[in-house]
Order: sequence, then C-alpha cells, then structure tokens
Amino acid sequence: MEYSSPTSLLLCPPIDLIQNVEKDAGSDSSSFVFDSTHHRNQASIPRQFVWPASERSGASNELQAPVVDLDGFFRGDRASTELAAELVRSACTDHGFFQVVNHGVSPSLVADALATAEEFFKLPLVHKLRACRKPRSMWGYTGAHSDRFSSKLPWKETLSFANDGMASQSVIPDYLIANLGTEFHRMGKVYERYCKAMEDLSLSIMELIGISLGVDRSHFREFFSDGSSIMRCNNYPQCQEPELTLGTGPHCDPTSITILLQQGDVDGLEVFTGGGWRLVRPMSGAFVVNIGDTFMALSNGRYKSCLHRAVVNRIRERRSLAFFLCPREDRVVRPPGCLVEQGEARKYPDFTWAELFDFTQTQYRADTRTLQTFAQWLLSSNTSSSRRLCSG
Ligand SMILES: C=C1C[C@]23C[C@H]1CC[C@H]2[C@]1(C)CCC[C@@](C)(C(=O)O)[C@H]1[C@@H]3C(=O)O
Ligand SMILES: O=C(O)CCC(=O)C(=O)O
Ligand SMILES: [Fe+2]
Repeated sequence: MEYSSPTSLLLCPPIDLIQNVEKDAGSDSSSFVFDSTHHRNQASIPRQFVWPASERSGASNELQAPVVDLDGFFRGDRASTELAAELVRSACTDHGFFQVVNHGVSPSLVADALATAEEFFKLPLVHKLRACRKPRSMWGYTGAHSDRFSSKLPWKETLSFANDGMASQSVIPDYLIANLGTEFHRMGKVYERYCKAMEDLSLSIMELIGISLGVDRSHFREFFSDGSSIMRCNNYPQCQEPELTLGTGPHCDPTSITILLQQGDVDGLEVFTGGGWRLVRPMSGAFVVNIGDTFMALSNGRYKSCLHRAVVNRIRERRSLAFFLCPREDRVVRPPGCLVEQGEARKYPDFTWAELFDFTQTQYRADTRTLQTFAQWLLSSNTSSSRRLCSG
C-alpha cells in the first residue's frame, strides 16, 4: 500500500521549520540563567518569557475528564475490562486523554516522589546547577530551557532522567550522587522506584490500549517492553504576570504515552478539546494519561495525540511528574497490519524513536505540529522515503 501525503503536510511550507529553528537557536548570546527566586520578585517578567496572545488565550472551563478504573482489568474481569477499553477508545479517538484510578501505584510512593521533587527544587540555584543538563542529553536540571531557546521561554524548572528499564539498575542514584553528592542517594532511590512503577503501569495501559484498538493485547506491551523512557519533574514557580507567559507552551508530547502526576491542590494542566482550552483539575489518587505523537503514528492516526499546556499563577508554585513512555531507540514505528485496512492509506512514514527524538533536540522545538513537520521533513530529506511508506 502506498503512502498518500495528507493535505495538511502539503500546505505546510518548509519555511515554518526554519523559523522554528532560528527563533530557538540555543547559542543566542542573550541567554541567561533562570533564577526563580530572583525573577519572580521583579516588577515584570523578562521579555523572553512573554508568549504570543494566540497561544495563551484563557481556558473556558473545567473538563470532566474520563476516569478509567483499572481494578477490574487487573483482576482479569472481562466485563470491567471491556468497559475500561471502551472508555479508553472513546477518549483517545476524541482528544487523546484520560485519567486512571485503582492503578496499583502506592500512595506513599507518589507522596515520596512529590516530596523529593520539592526537596530538589528548593535547593539553592548553584547546587541545582551542578546537575545541569548537558547539550542533547535528557539527563539533568534546566531552568526555563534558557540554554536551548531564546524566546517563548517556559516559566518552569525541570529535572529529567532517561530511563531504559531493568538494564540500568542504580543509574539514577549514581547520577545524582556523582553530580550532587552522596546525600542524594535516597532521592535517587525514590525516583528509581517511581520510574519502575511507571514502567509497569505504562505497559499495563498499553495492553488495555491494545484491547481497545482490537489489536492482540500483548502487541503494544511487547513493543514497549524494552523501551527507553524519560522521567521529568516539573516545577512551576509563582509568577507575577501569569497571563503573559506559560509554564509549558501548547504542545503534543512527541513520545508514546505520558503518565502525568499533578501535585494535589494546584491547577495548571489544560487540554485543547472541542475547539477550546479546558482545565484538568488534579484528582486525588489519579494519574493523567496522554496519547503522544509516536502512538498516534503507531495507531495510523486512530488515536489523537493530546494537545495540552500548563499555565502558571501568582499565588502557588506547582509541581508535576511526567513519565514519557518511548520505544527502544532503534524500533521502527509502524502500525500493525490490522490498523491499516484494505484500501486505507498510511498516515505517517516509518521512523525510529531515535529519529524523532533527535529531531526535537536538534531541529525543531516540540510544539503543536511536531509530528506533521517531522513527517514532512523525513519525506523531503530522505532518499529512501518510498521504503518508509509501505505498510510492510
Ligand atoms: C522528547 C521530548 C521533548 C520534550 C521532552 C521529551 C518529552 C516531551 C517534550 C516537551 C516537554 C514538549 C513541550 C516542549 C518541551 C521543549 C518542554 O517544554 O519541555 C519538550 C521537551 C524537550 O525538548 O525538552
Ligand atoms: O505540568 C503539567 O501539567 C504538564 C507538563 C507537560 O505537558 C510535559 O511535561 O510534557
Ligand atoms: Fe506534555
């Protein structure tokens, strides 16, 4: 079966890609270090943090997000599993987002992970900078990504770890000890346990997603079982002009699914659905699950990559923990045959996670159009593009 370019790709001129890169060149001499304690006490925010009005229009109201109870699915109860799969199918077809409860992750681990993030972000800036992210790496601390971008800076600090599962026992504690000191061993152990819990949960969710798509239930679980995921702690400090900036700009996660934990009592996450932005209030005991670009491609566009953003506020700082499930770097992202029906066109070319990841780190700042721009870039820059377009 041949690939047919969606019209939207044809309408997207290459110049868009160039603009995105030029604006965000990390070598800009005006780049500075984000010191939230200093910056939030100034009369106004630095201009680099001001986002265009079109990207920060306010949320209309709260979204009653679908809540999927995983208890029956874990017990192997057929009727509950079908009900859960139906909820997942309708949410993912609609906007690519749902919440899960009775997920089996211990509340004390969740509390520990959030408290540990608070402990880290409260450290003096000079201490946090000892673990600062190296160019093109997913490990370490960043303030407002000001080392990479020079405009539309996000009002946040992040601490990230690349997580490639069981093969990498102790890498997180080792990383923190090497960069911050031996007293960070406990912090590393908490994140290690949290990552393991997220890995297990994300593979179970992949099984449920497989059921919901009518694909063999082990298909996606196996596809991701040796994945190379990313864990990120986000800290959004209070902001004196929250209506001018964003904590995380509008985007679709380039990854496969994201399991997001919102700190208990501070709003911030918004999802774009039904033509407008809607607030997703933190729900006690629940995780938010987003479909990302890689899964959208893997389902041949059946499930939507969720468009979302995080806003900030004047009064309370906010934290969230995001676990991004990704395939092994060299795995080819191609929908299973049963998701490409007779006569149906492939919506996206084959690619590997390493290719899409590199694209987001070296060529294009992830935003609302990452997947379509990436697909267009692959097809225009690669001589073997016809190989990527067969259903295989
Ligand atoms: C592959 C990735 C790129 C980002 C980190 C991981 C997963 C999510 C992506 C991101 C969070 C999407 C929004 C924009 C971004 C720059 C951010 O604000 O953090 C993205 C990440 C990144 O490139 O660091
Ligand atoms: O903090 C949030 O609520 C959202 C964060 C997010 O979208 C991300 O890190 O990709
Ligand atoms: Fe996101």
